[in-house]
Amino acid sequence: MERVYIFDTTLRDGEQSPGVSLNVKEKLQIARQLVKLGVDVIEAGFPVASPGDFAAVAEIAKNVRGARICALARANFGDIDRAWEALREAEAPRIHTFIATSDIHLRHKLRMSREQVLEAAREAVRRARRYTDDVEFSAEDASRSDTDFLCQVLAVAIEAGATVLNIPDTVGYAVPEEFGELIRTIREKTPGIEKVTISVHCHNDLGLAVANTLAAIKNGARQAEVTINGIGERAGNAALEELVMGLYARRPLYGMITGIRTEEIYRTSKLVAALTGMTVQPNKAIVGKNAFAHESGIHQDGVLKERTTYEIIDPTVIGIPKSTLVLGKHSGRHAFKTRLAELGYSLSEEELNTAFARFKELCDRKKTITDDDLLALVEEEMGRVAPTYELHYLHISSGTTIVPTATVGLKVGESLVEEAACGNGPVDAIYKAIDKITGIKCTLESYGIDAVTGGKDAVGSVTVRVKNEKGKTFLGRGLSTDVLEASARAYIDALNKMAVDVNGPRIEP
Ligand SMILES: CC(=O)SCCNC(=O)CCNC(=O)[C@H](O)C(C)(C)COP(=O)(O)OP(=O)(O)OC[C@H]1O[C@@H](n2cnc3c(N)ncnc32)[C@H](O)[C@@H]1OP(=O)(O)O
Ligand SMILES: CC(C)C(=O)C(=O)O
Ligand SMILES: [Mg+2]
Repeated sequence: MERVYIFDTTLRDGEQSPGVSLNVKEKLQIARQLVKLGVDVIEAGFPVASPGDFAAVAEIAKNVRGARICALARANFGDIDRAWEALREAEAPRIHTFIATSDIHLRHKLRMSREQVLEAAREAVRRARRYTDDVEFSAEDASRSDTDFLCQVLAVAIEAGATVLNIPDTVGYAVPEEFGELIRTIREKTPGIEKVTISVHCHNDLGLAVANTLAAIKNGARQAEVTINGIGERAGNAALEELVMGLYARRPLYGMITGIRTEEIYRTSKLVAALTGMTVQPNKAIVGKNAFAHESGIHQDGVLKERTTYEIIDPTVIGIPKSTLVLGKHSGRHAFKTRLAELGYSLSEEELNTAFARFKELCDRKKTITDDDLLALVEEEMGRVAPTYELHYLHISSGTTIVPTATVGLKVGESLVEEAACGNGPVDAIYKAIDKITGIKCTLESYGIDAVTGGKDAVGSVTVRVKNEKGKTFLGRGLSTDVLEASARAYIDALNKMAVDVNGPRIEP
């Protein structure tokens, strides 16, 4: 199989993302991880841009082994000399020089004629070749350039000694068929092209960076310029992980391999997100939090029966331990039961049904159900005796200027019994109303509340100890996103245990 070389420009184009600035230590850390990932080329920076960028390239060139180290330079001697100064200690250095070839750029930005651009390209490549025999030339804005002129510039660069010719879609304007066609035309029309590697560098302004890169590869490109998580100027660059996994998942279609150790992808993505502060959107392909998460019951059931029903890539291949079944309001019993089993709980059919019903109720109130939520919920369910009293409703009126009042409705057997009471606080009022209903004489020994999970929508866990007249203590636990409801449930839980102790278990109808 043929090889596509992976040129990572996270540290150069990736760092051009608005708001991103990496220091030397951070760049070094990312470069080391890129080597572990197996990229072929690391574009470490643009040395003329700042002393910091120069230092980062120099440090990486000096210390990082296992990949080619590349530095960017405009098509002028100052930039190229500075790039070489930074690169000189690299084991395998590459100078990457570029100049725009589109009429828009020539007329408005460079204010140069085509002849001047041809000359600048020739001189820049020659200058770079004085330092190293690995010289990449980029025709900036190639996709909006006149194709004949583009091929002319590329031919000049080859003649001057460029070894890699990069075709950027600088402004993300191309679409796949057209970009693939451009690569084919360049191969047909550029003298000497067979001596060099064709590279592509696609931006994501239309969300087509990876699609364009794949189209280019289909048409003969053998180096792909990419960034981790697709970060980069404006809408970013082609994402390394998407391109590599596209080639991997559709290998028979492309017949290409890369040197990427895919199991390092997820770790690298995490590192880059942490150091750049550019968080990865949850639905981002390959590395997003949801990329291997299944929430809906039908999908979860399918994945549990056979992973490939809903997964085109095994997540372990990219370094994610396994796919996750996210329990939420769309989940079904299969996933619920499986997760509980993983947590060590084996529930009877009846317990499962009740726990599942409560789980669905919780899902309507809470966005994400965590394992802690599940544990708390099931523990409550399993520790439960057939209840004498069940909470039917709870109404509380409380505030800084009114007497806290609670109205509680409890199901006692088949009947609904309601009472209201005032208290020192809302919990006191609830407990007094419950006492009126049950008529049980008892004292509240202790009351504790914990957030079982983090966040504003956390489940509150209330634990109470209640002593009966004979001095026996009963523990009650209640859970809810509403702490007052959790308080009521905990108290009722303790009273139910107390009732069983006195009367024996209630026989369910
Ligand atoms: C598509 C890309 O991603 S290209 C890389 C973009 N990255 C960056 O620009 C980040 C780093 N850049 C910088 O730090 C600065 O822009 C520098 C240090 C490179 C240059 O700074 P300044 O000298 O202040 O110039 P400034 O950025 O304002 O303008 C760019 C100049 O370079 C010229 N230029 C732009 N591209 C090229 C090129 N490839 N070859 C030669 N000259 C070029 C422009 O025509 C302009 O020249 P002018 O001053 O004669 O009008
Ligand atoms: C410097 C070049 C390769 C570039 O980043 C672009 O054209 O997008
Ligand atoms: Mg770019």
